[in-house]
Amino acid sequence: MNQHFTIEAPPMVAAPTAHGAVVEFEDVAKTYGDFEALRPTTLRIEAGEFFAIIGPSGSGKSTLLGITAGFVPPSAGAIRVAGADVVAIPPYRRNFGMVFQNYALFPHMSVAENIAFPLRMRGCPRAEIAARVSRMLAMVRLEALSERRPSQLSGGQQQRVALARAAVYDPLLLLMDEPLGALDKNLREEMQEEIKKFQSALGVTVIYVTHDQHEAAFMADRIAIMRGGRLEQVASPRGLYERPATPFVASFLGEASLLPVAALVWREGEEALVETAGGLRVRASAPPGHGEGSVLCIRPENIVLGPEARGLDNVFQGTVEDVVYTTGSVRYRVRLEASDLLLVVRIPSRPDIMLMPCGERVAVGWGRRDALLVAGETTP
Ligand SMILES: Nc1ncnc2c1ncn2[C@@H]1O[C@H](COP(=O)(O)OP(=O)(O)OP(=O)(O)O)[C@@H](O)[C@H]1O
Repeated sequence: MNQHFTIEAPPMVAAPTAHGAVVEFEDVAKTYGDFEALRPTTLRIEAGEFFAIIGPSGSGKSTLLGITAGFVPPSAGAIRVAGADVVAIPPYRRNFGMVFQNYALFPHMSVAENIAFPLRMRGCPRAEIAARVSRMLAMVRLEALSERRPSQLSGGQQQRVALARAAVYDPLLLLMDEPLGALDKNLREEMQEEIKKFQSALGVTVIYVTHDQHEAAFMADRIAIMRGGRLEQVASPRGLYERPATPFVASFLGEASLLPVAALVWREGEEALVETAGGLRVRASAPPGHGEGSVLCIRPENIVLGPEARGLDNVFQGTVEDVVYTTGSVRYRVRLEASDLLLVVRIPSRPDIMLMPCGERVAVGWGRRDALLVAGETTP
């Protein structure tokens, strides 16, 4: 069955100077025997867009990227980059920049020679090579290290060379597969900012595969969440977080309490009263078509504990079941007395707040706009 998706417009329209390509996938699929690694997929990525692909292991992220790069021949469908069908074009002639986790720099060449390599292969005149290489060295802040060999660089510096080499010939499209996967957390965060700045300075279209949902949310204009060879949802980071299309999306991006809905008591426009599996009556926000068979999704930071909960649309009594301090916030699990349902609650931590101990009885509340009905089952 073909899968078509309504794609919302990217929140930040690419700068008018963007020279990145529009990338269009039309019913692109990949099968290995009977196994569908990528189900028929239709998707449009805008010029200059930073587009991230996330999803569990084996969901088809690398397959989609490999098909775009030309390493994996699709079983069906068309891919157009800047309007031209690229399926029959071999990878080295597609002219896409590529950055992967293992930097694959040439060990016997200097930084400058590594960056110059794609230009030499294209027969670019010497003066132009020199000009482009020094521009790239400046962009990735490696001017002082241009004569070093890759083995004399840190992981982050090597990755910056890989980035410069991938972009030096002004490709229309940059493909990145876990480019920061080998770096430690602090360096990864620094590089995320650098790659983002680099991409917006060049205006190039980027397709970026990562395991890291925070990385995707930080960097991307839009994110595709893949699951079982399909695009489960494509939206802006905020759209995915605040309007997840399925319980899978809700739990994959961030944390959520997901309460199965047993009955729709009433609805009026986008407002509803529902009864959950444990018999809890909850005022909720209900997009059209959502009711019984849906799941109630509540984000942990939208739940209020203690006296401040009173007066909200939904107020219940619960018992603290566990408390964990994480950097900047306290995460509680609270069991609701009326229904036996468990909620995850996150409260910003301040030096003066008292942590509630396990076993403490507490009021729990949230507004109706903070309880969203999401279509589908809770099973991941
Ligand atoms: N050459 C192949 N032959 C058979 N099956 C394959 C082949 N290549 C990939 N697959 C299968 O296709 C599915 C998708 O693989 P893919 O590498 O795209 O997943 P992924 O989302 O990138 O996973 P990861 O996050 O682990 O890299 C997997 O189940 C994988 O086992």
